[in-house]
Amino acid sequence: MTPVVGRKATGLVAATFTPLTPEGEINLSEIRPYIDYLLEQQGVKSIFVNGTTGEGMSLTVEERKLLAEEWCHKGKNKLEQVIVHVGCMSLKDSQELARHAAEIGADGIAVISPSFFKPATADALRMFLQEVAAAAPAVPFYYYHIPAVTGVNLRSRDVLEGIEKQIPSFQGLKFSGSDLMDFGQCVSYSPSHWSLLYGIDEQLLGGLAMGANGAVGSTYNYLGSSVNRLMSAFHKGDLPNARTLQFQVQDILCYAIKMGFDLAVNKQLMSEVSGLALGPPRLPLLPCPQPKAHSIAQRLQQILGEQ
Ligand SMILES: CC(=O)N[C@H](C=O)[C@@H](O)[C@H](O)[C@H](O)CO
Ligand SMILES: CC(=O)C(=O)O
Repeated sequence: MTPVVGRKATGLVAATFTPLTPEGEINLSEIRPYIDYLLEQQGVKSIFVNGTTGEGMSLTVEERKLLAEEWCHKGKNKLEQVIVHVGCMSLKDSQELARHAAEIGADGIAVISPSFFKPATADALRMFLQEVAAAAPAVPFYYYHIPAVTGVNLRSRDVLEGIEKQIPSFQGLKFSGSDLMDFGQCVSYSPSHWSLLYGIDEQLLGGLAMGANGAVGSTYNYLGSSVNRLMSAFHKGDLPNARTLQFQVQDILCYAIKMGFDLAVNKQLMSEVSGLALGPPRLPLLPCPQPKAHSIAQRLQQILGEQ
């Protein structure tokens, strides 16, 4: 089988929040303005949907299909890439979502390790990924490593070992871990057509130094334009400027963490900054009180010098 080589994902990829109505139902009507906001206000041209930030694991398979379809359709001819996260606890559900992503023309699919029953070895995880990828063999495939959330601490480098033989559509890695040695080992192992995307926004510069091709993260929804400047400073070799911009992101997140930062707060913060109506999170996450998000948004604007 000839390998599927997709367009290499580079630059910033926003991990989108899932718009919900005040009653907690998915709100597809907010997706078009959301995409326009990312493109026009943040200069972010690619998205990662139904992932951690999108509360993918809290959505039904049916809801995930409707959302993925809307993001792909509304993003068509506007966005560079729409990557759909299709990982589930059940292999069968993941395969169903992978097939669906192929039907709707997703540019890539990504899979997080199952985390209730955890794979015992990197081989077991690779076998799971292979079975999902095989359901959509023509769609570029990404493995998504996020150990702090899954509790699956297998080294990514071990998961990548020989993966292109098992998954001809393998296209890269979204690495949301802080172990830069493991990330570096993945970079040095990778053929040039893979895309290695770093996923801890507060230390992206470390990921770039190690060789990341781009970044996927929640904060690029509202900090995309400053992190775009960080990336270009890095690529120009202007480290002092890149560091200044990274420190701003850190200052914003430190303030948010002191206030109590979780996905619900993050989602409300995006509503505050963008003016989009993203609605509440879904239980078990608790809604964020509006004044809290407002205060973080004000601090953000102060730090970015917008106020
Ligand atoms: C746990 C989590 O959601 N991680 C995200 C991506 O993987 C990041 O984008 C973080 O939200 C971000 O780095 C802020 O901590
Ligand atoms: C951050 C990210 O990639 C996610 O929300 O899945």
